[in-house]
Amino acid sequence: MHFDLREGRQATSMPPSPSPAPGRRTSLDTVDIVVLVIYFLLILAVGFWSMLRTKRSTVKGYFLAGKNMTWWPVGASLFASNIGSGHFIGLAGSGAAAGIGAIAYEWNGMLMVLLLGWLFLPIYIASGVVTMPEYLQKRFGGRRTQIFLTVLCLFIYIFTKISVDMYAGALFIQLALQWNIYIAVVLLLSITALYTVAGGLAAVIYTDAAQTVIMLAGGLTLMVFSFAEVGGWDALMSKYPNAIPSVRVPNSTCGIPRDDAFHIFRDPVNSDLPWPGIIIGMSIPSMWYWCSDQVIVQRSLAAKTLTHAKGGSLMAAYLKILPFFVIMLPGMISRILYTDDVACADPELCQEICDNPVGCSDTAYARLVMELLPTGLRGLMMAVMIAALMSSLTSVFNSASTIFTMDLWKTFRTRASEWELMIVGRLFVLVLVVVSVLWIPVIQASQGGQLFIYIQSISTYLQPPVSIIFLTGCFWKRTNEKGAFWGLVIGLVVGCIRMLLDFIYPAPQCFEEDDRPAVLKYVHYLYFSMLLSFITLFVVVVISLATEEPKPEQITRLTWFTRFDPVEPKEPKEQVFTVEDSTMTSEVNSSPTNGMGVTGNEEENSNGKACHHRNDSSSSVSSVQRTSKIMSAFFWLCGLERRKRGDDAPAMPPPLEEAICSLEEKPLLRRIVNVNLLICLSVTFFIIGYWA
Ligand SMILES: O[C@H]1[C@H](O)[C@@H](O)[C@H](O)[C@@H](O)[C@@H]1O
Ligand code: NA
Repeated sequence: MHFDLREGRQATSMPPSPSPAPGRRTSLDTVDIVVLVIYFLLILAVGFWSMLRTKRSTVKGYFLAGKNMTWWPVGASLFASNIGSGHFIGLAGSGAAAGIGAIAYEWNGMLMVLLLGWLFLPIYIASGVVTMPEYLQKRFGGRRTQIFLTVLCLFIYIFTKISVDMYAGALFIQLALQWNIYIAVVLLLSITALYTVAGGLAAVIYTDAAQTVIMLAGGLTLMVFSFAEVGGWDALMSKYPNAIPSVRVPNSTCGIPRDDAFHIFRDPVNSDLPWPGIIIGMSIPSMWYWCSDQVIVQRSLAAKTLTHAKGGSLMAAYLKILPFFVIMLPGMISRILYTDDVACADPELCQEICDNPVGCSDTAYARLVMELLPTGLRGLMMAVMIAALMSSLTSVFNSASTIFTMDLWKTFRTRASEWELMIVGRLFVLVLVVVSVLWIPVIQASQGGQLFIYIQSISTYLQPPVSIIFLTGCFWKRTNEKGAFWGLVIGLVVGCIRMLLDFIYPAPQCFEEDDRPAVLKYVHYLYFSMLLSFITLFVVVVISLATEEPKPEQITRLTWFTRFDPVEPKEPKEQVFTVEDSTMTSEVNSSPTNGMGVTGNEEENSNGKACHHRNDSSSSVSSVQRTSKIMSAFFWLCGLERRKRGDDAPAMPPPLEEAICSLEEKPLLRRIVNVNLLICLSVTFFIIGYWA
C-alpha cells in the first residue's frame, strides 16, 4: 500500500539530475505509517500519564506541575524546545553548503545555557517573576518597556521560530513525499493542534523529554547509516573537499567546497563567518535566546530548586554537543553522496532540482533519509521531524500566549475575566499561526541558500538590544527605566533598518558582483551584531547616568548584587499570596496581621526571610467553581485546567508556575553541580578548540 499525495508539477519536474536515482522512493510504506502511528500513541500516552500524574500531586495552579520538575525533564525540555525542524534542515544544509562553521551557534549555546543557570536564573528566581517582560516591569517600573518587549518577542517568535520550523518541517515532508508544501503545513498544524489539545499544556515538559529521546534515537540511526555509506570518518574528511558538482558556472568558484570547511574560526575579513564575530557577535543574540527569552527561562523556572535548574542547564549543554554529529556531519556526507543535486551550482539546474535557483543544500538531510534508510526507519525519521517540530512549536505557543495574555492583554484590560483570558490566549495562538503561515513565502524567497543563516541573521537584527537591556538590568544597579527604554527603542530602530535593507538587497549569488550598499557589503551580520550591541549599551549607559537613579524597590532582589536582599513588603494595592493558600481573597490585604503575606506556611529563603507570591488571577477563583462539568471536562482536555475533585484550582493557566523565590541550595548538591559545571565548561572549550 502506498500513500501518495504528489503535487503534479513537482512530480513531473522531479528527476532532474543527469543520472536519475533509480531507487529513489517518494512515499511512505505501510510499515512507515505503522511506525508513525506508534509514535503518536506513545506521545499521547506520555501526555496523559503526565496529566494524571500532575493531577494527583498538589494543586497549586496550572503550571505548578513545573514547581516539582527535577533536572532531567528540565534539561530535556530545554533541548527539545531549542532543536526544531529548522535545525535538522538548516544545520545539515549549512554543513553541506559551507562546512562545520555554523555549529558555532550550537556550541555557543552550551555556554549560554550554563550562564542562565548560574548567573541569570538566581536573579529571576529571587525577583519572583513568571514572565520576562514582568521582570522588566519590576526592575524598571512603568509599563512601556514591558509592553515593548512583549510585542518585540512575539515578532521574533514569528520570524525566527514558528514560521521557520513550520517551513522546514513542510519542506522536509515535501522533499520526502513530494506533497504540496501547503498540504504539508496544514497537516503539521492539525497534528500539533491535536497534540496540544490531547496532551495538554501541563504535559509539555514531559512529552518534550519523550520527543528528545525520539529525536536522538532517529538522528543517531541516520548518522550510523550515513557514516556507513560514505565509508567512515576518514572518508568524510578526505572526500568532502572534492564534492564538486559536474555542472558549474564557468570561471567561477561556485560549487567548490570552502578550504576552511573543517574550521569554526574563519578569516575575519573574507569569510562567511568571521571569527571575532563568532566570539562576540554571536554570543549576544545567543544570550537573548538562552538567558532572557520566555520559552527557555520558563522551563528553568519550573525546576524544583535552583540546583535542579542548574542540573537541567548542564544536561541541555551536554546534549547540545550532539547536533554536530547527528545533524551537521550527516549533512556534509549528503553532499559527498549526492554532489550534483545537493551541491548544485548552476542556477537553472538548481531551480529544476529543488525549485530554488540559489541552491539546494537544504535538501541534504531529507535526501539522506529517503535514500539510505530502509522501510520503517523512514517512518521513524518522519516521526523525528514531527517531534522536533512539535516540541518547539508547543513551547513557543505556550510562552507566546502566556506573555500575550499576561503582559499585554491584562495591562490594557485590568478587569478581564478568566473566560476572556482563556479565549484570548487560545485565539491568539491562532493569530500567530496565521501570521506565520503568511510569512512562509518570504522565507522561501529570502533565505538565500541557507535556511540556518536566514534564522541567525534575522535574530542578529532583533535580539541584541534585548540582551543588553537584560544584561545591564541584571548586573548594573544604576540602569534605570529611561536608559533601558531608549536603549531598546534606538537599538531596534537601527536593527530594523538593517533588516529591511537585507530584504531589499538580497546577497548576491557566488558568480555575481556584490553591488549592495556598503553597510551590507562590508559589515557582516555578526559584526553588525557587535555594533548594534555597542550602540544600545552606549544609549543605556548615557541616558541612565544622565537621569535619576532607580528607586530602591527597583533594585531589591532584582539584580545580581541584591538577590539575597530581604523581601520587601509589597505595595498595598497588590494582592499578596502565600504559596499554600490560594483561596485567600482580597480580605488578605485588609488584615494587618497577614496582609503582607507573612504567615506561617511560607517558604523560607536563604536569608530566613519569607518569600511571597503574587497571584494575578485570585479574584476569579470563586467564579471557577460555577463552571459547568462539561466545560471543565472541555478545559481539562484543552489543557486549560487541572482540576481535582474538591479543589479550587483556578481554571486558567495564568497563575502560572508560582515563582520559586528561594535561592537555597543543599551544600553537597551544590558542590556536585559546580564540579559538573567545570567539567562541562572544559568539554565545551575542548571541542570548540579542537575544531577551531
Ligand atoms: O540553537 C541555536 C539557535 O538556533 C540560535 O538562534 C541561538 O542563538 C543559539 O544560541 C542556539 O544554540
Ligand atoms: Na523541538
